[in-house]
Amino acid sequence: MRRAWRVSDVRSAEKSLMATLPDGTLMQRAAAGLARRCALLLQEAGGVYGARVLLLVGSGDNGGDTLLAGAALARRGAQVRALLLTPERVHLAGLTALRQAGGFTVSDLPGRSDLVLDGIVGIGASGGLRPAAASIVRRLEDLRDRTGNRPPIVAVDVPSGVTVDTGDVPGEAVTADVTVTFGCLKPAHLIGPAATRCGLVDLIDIGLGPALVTDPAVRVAEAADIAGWWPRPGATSDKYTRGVVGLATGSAFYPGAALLSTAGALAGPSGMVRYAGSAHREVVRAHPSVVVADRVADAGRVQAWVCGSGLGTGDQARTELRSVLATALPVLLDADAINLLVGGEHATHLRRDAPLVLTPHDGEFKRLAGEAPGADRAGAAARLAAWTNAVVLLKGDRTIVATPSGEIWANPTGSPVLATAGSGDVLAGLLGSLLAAGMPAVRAAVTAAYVHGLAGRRAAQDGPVTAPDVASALRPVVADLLG
Ligand SMILES: NC(=O)C1=CN([C@@H]2O[C@H](COP(=O)(O)OP(=O)(O)OC[C@H]3O[C@@H](n4cnc5c(N)ncnc54)[C@H](O)[C@@H]3O)[C@@H](O)[C@H]2O)[C@@H](O)CC1
Repeated sequence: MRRAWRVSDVRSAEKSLMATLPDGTLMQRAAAGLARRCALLLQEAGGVYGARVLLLVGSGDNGGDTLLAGAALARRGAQVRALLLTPERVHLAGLTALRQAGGFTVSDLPGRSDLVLDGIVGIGASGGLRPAAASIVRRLEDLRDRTGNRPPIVAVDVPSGVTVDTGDVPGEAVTADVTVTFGCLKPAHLIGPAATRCGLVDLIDIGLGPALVTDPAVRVAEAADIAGWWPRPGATSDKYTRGVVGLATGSAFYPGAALLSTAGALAGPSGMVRYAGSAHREVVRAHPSVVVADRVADAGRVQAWVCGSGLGTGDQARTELRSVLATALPVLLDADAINLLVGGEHATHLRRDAPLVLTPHDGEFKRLAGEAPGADRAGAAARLAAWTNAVVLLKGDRTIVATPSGEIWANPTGSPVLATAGSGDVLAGLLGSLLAAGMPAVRAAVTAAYVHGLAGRRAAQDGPVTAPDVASALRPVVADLLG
């Protein structure tokens, strides 16, 4: 699992660690790691000796790290030039070290560089980039050669211009090839549009770990976590003990949603899928193992309900929603079921003891929360989770899963190909199967988003992706993960 901490927590950890160390130790460690990573990049491109390295240097310690790393590269024979954004305010020890190593300052972007280090701002940035910094970042494009290639850009700690705690990119920002960060990951490395600005993220250990005593702000599951959490049948398992998932999805108008949520559920770990709704004939024809009924009240026993995808918002849909919310079972509400919550008619049912999962896209989120997720998607998802007492899975390029207590997970496997009709129905079915198999709601949501994302990527290998392609790719993805 990867974890990221907020700036305030990083600052506290740094402070407590610095109290035990000689002045400047952390910066020396950071700069040494940064220089090592840059040297590797230069070696891949022909060598450190003689390479032209450009440092973009802001006024804080982020600029200091950059100057010290530049000094180390200059000592190895690189031609290091520093463009100081505020020459009147610069990290003096860093600048002295650079000059002593043979580096020098320049007053404008040079015509050619082999590597650029972005040390304009790090975790001390506030607001969007100031005009001088924004203008330099815009002009980084000028470094492209005739063939359109530009030198690799290494962001120091975070790409300048991103909002570190939310992953928002409010204006001009650096798009890095590699981001070398120190001590721990920060939210911008994992969430929001900032995450895609980071390129490869390389974490340098500066000894901060033991001092990070707060809960992480963002967590990201890895393949080993998913494989470890995925429920597997044992020798004594039967179809009931593996969990039965019930689907109250689809309608005469949207039979496809019923088929797609069923296909998603069948790829999950539960032992049986029950479908309840008006598309029951289509479902059993396409998926003979599914046990069908035409309404929730007649469906038989299940261990979790999925309700909403393609359900419509008429009287029948309201009855079905009321029925599933009245159970003492885990319930996932998607699409139309979320729309039916708007207006508060079902609000009293949300205060339930059994787990509740909501899977809105931005439009559904806005209708339910009263405002769009905005720039701080993780914060917005956490607020909705606290308000509804539900695990909220907010769909997006980096899908967010938030719990009522404020725990945030970001999904790393997202893919734009998942933005296709019916893809959410597949996700809902899969997530419902994980709930029915007994997984805690937050893990079920994180696992479903992860596997669904991989399935989208796998399906994309064969051309344009439709929701049935995503559903078909789920099983091979699960097989790969469980190895
Ligand atoms: N504190 C520590 O112990 C360590 C800090 N390290 C480095 O120090 C950095 C943090 O240093 P600082 O706290 O000095 O902060 P930064 O260097 O990130 O930025 C603060 C400076 O940038 C200017 N600034 C703020 N917002 C701006 C904006 N929107 N546009 C342009 N300029 C802006 C401010 O005037 C201030 O001088 C980290 O990101 C990391 O690179 C590392 O050396 C590791 C250890």
